[in-house]
Amino acid sequence: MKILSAAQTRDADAYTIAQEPISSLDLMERAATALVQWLEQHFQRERPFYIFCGPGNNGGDGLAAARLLHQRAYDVYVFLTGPEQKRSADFTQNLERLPEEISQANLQSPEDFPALSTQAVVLDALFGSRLTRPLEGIYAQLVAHLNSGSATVVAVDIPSGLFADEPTPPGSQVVQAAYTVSFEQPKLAFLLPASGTYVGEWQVVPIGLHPGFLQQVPSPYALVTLHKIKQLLRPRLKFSHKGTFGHALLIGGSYGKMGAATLAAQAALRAGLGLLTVQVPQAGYSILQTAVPEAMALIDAHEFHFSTFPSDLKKYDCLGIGPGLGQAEESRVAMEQLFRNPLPPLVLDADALNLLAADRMLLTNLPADSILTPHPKEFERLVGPAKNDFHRLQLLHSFCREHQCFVVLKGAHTCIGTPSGEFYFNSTGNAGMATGGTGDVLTGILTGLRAQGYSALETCLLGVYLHGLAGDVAAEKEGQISLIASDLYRYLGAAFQRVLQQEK
Ligand SMILES: NC(=O)C1=CN([C@@H]2O[C@H](COP(=O)(O)OP(=O)(O)OC[C@H]3O[C@@H](n4cnc5c(N)ncnc54)[C@H](O)[C@@H]3O)[C@@H](O)[C@H]2O)[C@@H](O)CC1
Ligand SMILES: [K+]
Repeated sequence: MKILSAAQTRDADAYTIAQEPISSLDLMERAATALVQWLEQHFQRERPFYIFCGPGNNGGDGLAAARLLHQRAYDVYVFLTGPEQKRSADFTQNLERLPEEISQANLQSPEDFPALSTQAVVLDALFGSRLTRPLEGIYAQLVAHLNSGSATVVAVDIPSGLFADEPTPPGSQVVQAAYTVSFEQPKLAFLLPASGTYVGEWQVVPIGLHPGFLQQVPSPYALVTLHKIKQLLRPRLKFSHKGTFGHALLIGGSYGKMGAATLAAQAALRAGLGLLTVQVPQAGYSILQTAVPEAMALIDAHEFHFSTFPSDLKKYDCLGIGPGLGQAEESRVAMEQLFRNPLPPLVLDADALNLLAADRMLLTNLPADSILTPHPKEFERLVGPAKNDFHRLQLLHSFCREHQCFVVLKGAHTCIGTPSGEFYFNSTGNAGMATGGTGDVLTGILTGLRAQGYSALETCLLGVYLHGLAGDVAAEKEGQISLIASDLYRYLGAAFQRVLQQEK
């Protein structure tokens, strides 16, 4: 699913109005109807709705929703803000359509703000995606008031005060929503850590924007959905054998961190890999053979960490390196030598990335189409600090282009950066996955998929999505709090099943 800028969203509205055709007012009605359907599914009629409307079309949505909720027997109170001369045409029409029985108040100063009980549902319809500057005056005071109460806040389209596709200046007043109901597409701000915290749980509701427009509009940003993953995943054919599904080599583990290598190994196998060889230091031999009997073992010359690599690297279909590797000087030298050899497709994680960051020569020799999987701190070691989340995306783009690599930047919505400048945000996963070892599992999944012949991009899209989906299935069964990394490979099979069983 493409993610549009605020300007493109405006164009999509205008195109739909002209081409469908539909009046702007009817399109607003469609948006408000979709919003109210969602509200009805989530809130009982005992909960009173306090609807705060700004003067633009976001406020117009709020007014239309007020009327529709009233028709559905909810208690509704409407609060208007902003000067009358700023009111949009559709706002004015919806104000005229508002039934007289609905109580309305004009908010001129903070003394007019209503008290909000815990029972109340606040509908934030102050400003939508076309905010041009931070909120000030009465708007900022009202947002502070809404944020200080204990009512449940639902933002219409986007939390008011948040910029959809550029950094919101620090210190701005922004509505802190529990839920955001967004029209047709999520906004880029929802997917980034700093702005995403205002959005709460978000839900996209379709409002029938013209598919022709959505298909042709160019956007570097996309949300990876189940539909896309279903198209990418290849079925397992009847006459296949283990050689069909590739042979991967994993290099990882050091004294005290052997578990990282075994987690990655289990995950690579569960990703459907044909054959797996794992190289561990001597101290890891029996650990590996006991924990992962399906894997073949290669033993490093060193007792405790990575120092050598096999000479026949070309026979592997993918090399995954990094989980639990350690950062010994000998390991850095071994990485340097490794990079001087012809290599199979690479997946680099954890300490392999830290070694790259410490030795820029290594980075210069990074083979094209490598997959790197840093968390934000590891990424910062590679590229330096980012001023904000949007700047981090620019850094991601430059890094991927310069090194012709794919970067899986891990987070709540993991972002995959590509050499050609696209950004793919993941839509699966949950907070239970913020626990040790889940990154090692991801490295294993990516290594296992890449060795099966998926392209670097396909590997990243599939691997990140399935890793998150396994986490979601695990959370359904075990709860988020008790989720541990090994649950992710235990539920990976169920995640594959969910994708395969999804209707095309
Ligand atoms: N036909 C349409 O265009 C549709 C619009 N929809 C709704 O309309 C919203 C966008 O509506 P608008 O374009 O009217 O935008 P907003 O409702 O976000 O209001 C923006 C207006 O406020 C002004 N403004 C921007 N920042 C301000 C600030 N900090 N302080 C004071 N004024 C400020 C701008 O000059 C602009 O006129 C969407 O988010 C969505 O909720 C939906 O009803 C779907 C259909
Ligand atoms: K809003």
